Amino acid sequence: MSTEPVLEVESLTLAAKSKEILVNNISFSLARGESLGLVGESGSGKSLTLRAILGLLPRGVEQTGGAVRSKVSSAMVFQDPRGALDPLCPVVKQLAEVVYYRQQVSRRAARTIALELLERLGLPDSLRKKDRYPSQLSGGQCQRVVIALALACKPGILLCDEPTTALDVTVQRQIIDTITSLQHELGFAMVFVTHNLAIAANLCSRLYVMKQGQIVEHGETLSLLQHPADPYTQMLIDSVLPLPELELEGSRQ
Ligand SMILES: Nc1ncnc2c1ncn2[C@@H]1O[C@H](COP(=O)(O)OP(=O)(O)OP(=O)(O)O)[C@@H](O)[C@H]1O
Repeated sequence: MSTEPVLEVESLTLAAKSKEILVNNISFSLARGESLGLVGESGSGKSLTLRAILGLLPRGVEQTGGAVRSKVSSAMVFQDPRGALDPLCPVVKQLAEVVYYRQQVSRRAARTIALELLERLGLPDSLRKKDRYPSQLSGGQCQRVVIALALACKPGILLCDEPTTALDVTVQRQIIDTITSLQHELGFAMVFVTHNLAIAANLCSRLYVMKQGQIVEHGETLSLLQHPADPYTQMLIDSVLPLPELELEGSRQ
């Protein structure tokens, strides 16, 4: 893997219009093809950091310091897949529109590429028909469409904002596996925001732990989880519920 950074976030500071600091002086860089995890409690500034990278801060928030430098384009997979889709537009048409505008191909080619993308993401034939709307898809299927929308932009960096939080655990696993194999195939780098340390450990080679808008600790994933230096990281690890029966089984051996 090349170590040349595709993204550099340097001393990024974001504030509300009320001047309250929401993200405070954070820095990290991302290498080509690398996966970096942002973890931390609710409200710690993870989503705002992703939005700053995308260049799409919400109303009422502004960048008051630092810089985001990137050599490649970014696309985002949002937490709520249904909310990210237009309920009144057929799924294939939504995707073909993005392909048409972002890849600058003909309408016919855009539709063909859209259908190929949906097939690659494992959407069944029956749901790739032109009269299928988001309401006819399950949550996991909607999230596959949202990932297809992001990939249609041919991003160098995929920004994932808790993309599996709204899904049940078996579907979570399938989506994570899909993202992993697409990353191997297409080579994009990834910033992955999650509350779920198990998902972060599976996907990300480095973790940044955020608390109240600041990075309290960062490091290589396994060593950070095995030897956390900051009590807040330890608290996050301790708050993961163990499976009691499996623990018991383990202690009997
Ligand atoms: N548009 C906004 N205007 C003012 N404050 C905001 C706005 N959006 C977010 N915030 C505040 O910024 C802080 C960080 O929010 P952010 O959404 O980045 O947290 P998060 O770590 O992603 O949380 P979660 O895991 O719950 O999604 C929070 O205190 C939030 O209330």
